[in-house]
Amino acid sequence: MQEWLYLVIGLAVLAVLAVAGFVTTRVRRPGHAPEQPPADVTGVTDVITPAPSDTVEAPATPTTPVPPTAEVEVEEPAAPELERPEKPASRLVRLRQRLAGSNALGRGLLGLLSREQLDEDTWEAIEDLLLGADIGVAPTQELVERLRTRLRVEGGQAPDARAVLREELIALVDQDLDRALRVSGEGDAPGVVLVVGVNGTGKTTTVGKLARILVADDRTALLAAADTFRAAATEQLATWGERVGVEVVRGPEGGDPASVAFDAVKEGVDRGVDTVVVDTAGRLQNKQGLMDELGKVKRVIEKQAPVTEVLLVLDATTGQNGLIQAKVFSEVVDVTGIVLTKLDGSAKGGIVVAVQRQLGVPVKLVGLGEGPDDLAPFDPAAFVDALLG
Ligand SMILES: Nc1nc2c(ncn2[C@@H]2O[C@H](COP(=O)(O)OP(=O)(O)OP(=O)(O)O)[C@@H](O)[C@H]2O)c(=O)[nH]1
Repeated sequence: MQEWLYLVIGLAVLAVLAVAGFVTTRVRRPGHAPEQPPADVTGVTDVITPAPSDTVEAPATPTTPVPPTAEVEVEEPAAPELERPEKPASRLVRLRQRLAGSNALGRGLLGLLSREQLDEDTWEAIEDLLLGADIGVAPTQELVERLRTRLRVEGGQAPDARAVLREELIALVDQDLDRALRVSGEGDAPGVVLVVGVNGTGKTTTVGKLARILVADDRTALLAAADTFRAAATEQLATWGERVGVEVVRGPEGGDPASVAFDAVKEGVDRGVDTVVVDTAGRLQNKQGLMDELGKVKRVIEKQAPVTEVLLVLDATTGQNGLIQAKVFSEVVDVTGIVLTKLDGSAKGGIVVAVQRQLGVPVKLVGLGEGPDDLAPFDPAAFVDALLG
């Protein structure tokens, strides 16, 4: 009996072990990935997924010599491409439409002069139009007188009012004035252009644009940031210069403008550049202060080379007011030419006539926008044609 009991227990244990083995096998089979080999199995893990550091490390003994690639990969940053400014000759024609504001003057005059009866009311209206365009009292009276005479005398033969007006306006703006910019010096000396004027009129911008005109004319130039009063002016000038490859000589902020001007002109002489353009501070102090500062700048420059051109920058939109301020400058320095800026924003093109009359100096350049090449040599005929549309 006891033997039977041992036999039954033994069979039961065997049966339990067999069932356990079967169940274990069934549970592992479906979808289970095969177990990874243990980590310590050498040569497997490294080959399949090399450690990131392995890719960076250079092989101890390269089979082929690696050429030095540094020069190819670390290239010098390319020098910024220099701009090619527009030649000055074509500018005024391109900018014609910018005079649209002043154009109203031309159209208004033509409208009045084309009336069948040129009575007193009409002449008065013509006078008002001219005065409103800032031509000034004396030039207005002169022009009306000339028009009256010519249109009356030639009246019987149906004169071409437009042609007469064109001729008389050109005569008023004065075609005989010498408007050439003196940008060349005598002998080996550079031309020196001193740019003066009330602050905010566009001096720094004009110096930058002038640099472009010089470059467009294949001249070498150097700029002097002698507006040490306004720190941003130096940066502004440097940006203008960089665009066309013209260097700027600068001094410490608040430093002596005369010393910057001196250094720049000396540098210009040493390097043999064609033209040095000097930007100056525009604050309008009393006449004595202005005279002292600008006088010193000019005197100091002339220890190196004569100043060949003094350009007075005038904002056309300030009209007669601006003229009064500008007059102070012309009394302090010997102004040789006027730059009339912001003529694009003004309906008062007549200011050209007033400025020349009152200051006795020709308008040599006109600013007709904020674009880099929106500064044009002034030409009376092209200007009048733009006014008459
Ligand atoms: N529309 C127009 N804007 C102009 C012209 N010329 C200059 N400007 C603008 O006038 C502003 C003043 O110009 P700046 O060159 O800084 O004047 P600035 O006389 O040097 O001023 P300060 O350094 O303070 O003496 C700028 O915003 C110029 O872009 C122009 O012909 N037309």
